[in-house]
Amino acid sequence: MTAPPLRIAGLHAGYVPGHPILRGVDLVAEAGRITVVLGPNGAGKSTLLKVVAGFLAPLRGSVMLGDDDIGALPAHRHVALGIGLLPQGRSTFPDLTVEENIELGGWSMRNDRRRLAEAVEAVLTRYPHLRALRRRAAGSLSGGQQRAVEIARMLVPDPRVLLVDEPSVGLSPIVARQVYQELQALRAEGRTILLVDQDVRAAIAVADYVYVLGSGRNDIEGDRSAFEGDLGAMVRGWLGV
Ligand SMILES: Nc1ncnc2c1ncn2[C@@H]1O[C@H](COP(=O)(O)OP(=O)(O)OP(=O)(O)O)[C@@H](O)[C@H]1O
Repeated sequence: MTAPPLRIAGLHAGYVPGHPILRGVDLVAEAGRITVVLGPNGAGKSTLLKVVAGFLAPLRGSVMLGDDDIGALPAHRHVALGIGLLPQGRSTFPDLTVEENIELGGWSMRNDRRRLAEAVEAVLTRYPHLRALRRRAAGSLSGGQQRAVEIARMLVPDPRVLLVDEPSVGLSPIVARQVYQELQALRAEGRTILLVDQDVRAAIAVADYVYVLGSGRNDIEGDRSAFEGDLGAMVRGWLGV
């Protein structure tokens, strides 16, 4: 799998006219790499992912996936271009079964039932423990199992670019470790991973490159080795973690 680089330049975005949350973000995320975005609460990390996922249009600046300017495209076109989002917080539908939840990830293939069934089957083959749970209501599963369902749902259209928003919140340390291991496995397949995280230590441990946002702008950046030393301690100090 080769994904074209995601390049963000001079990005401004926000929710209320005259009050931009992102005020000039520059970032590059490449295939086969985990690019991490850190920053204090409210810095605009989730807002950045919403723009790349197509849920929020940029006010200024560009979002390029290879040669495609995706900034102005609606969310379903982002899915078609191979962009998947793992949103922050619990997002399973508790009354639907595991299989029905996973199928929702193939919404873009809903008119081709055979292709959708094959894509769901491929995901269940990847995660055999979910196959065993396929008829269970998602709401009856543990937090870690539900996170696995959410990851499986994201993978149904086989996205090349994964936008991952605080994947370990609310999980036990053991399950959180499994989630980061899965992100590393997805990286090894050549996917582009843009990871927003509050767990600074865990995110730096899997990062290839780290950006820190402050007040909607780039602050500092560097590769993992830079953040494993003094810089990492400094950032943890700023963020109070
Ligand atoms: N739908 C919305 N409408 C209006 N303001 C919003 C909306 N979503 C987020 N905001 C505001 O935008 C700012 C940035 O929020 P965002 O969620 O992007 O920050 P974050 O860096 O991801 O922080 P956190 O780690 O707390 O999730 C915050 O001040 C937040 O209140």
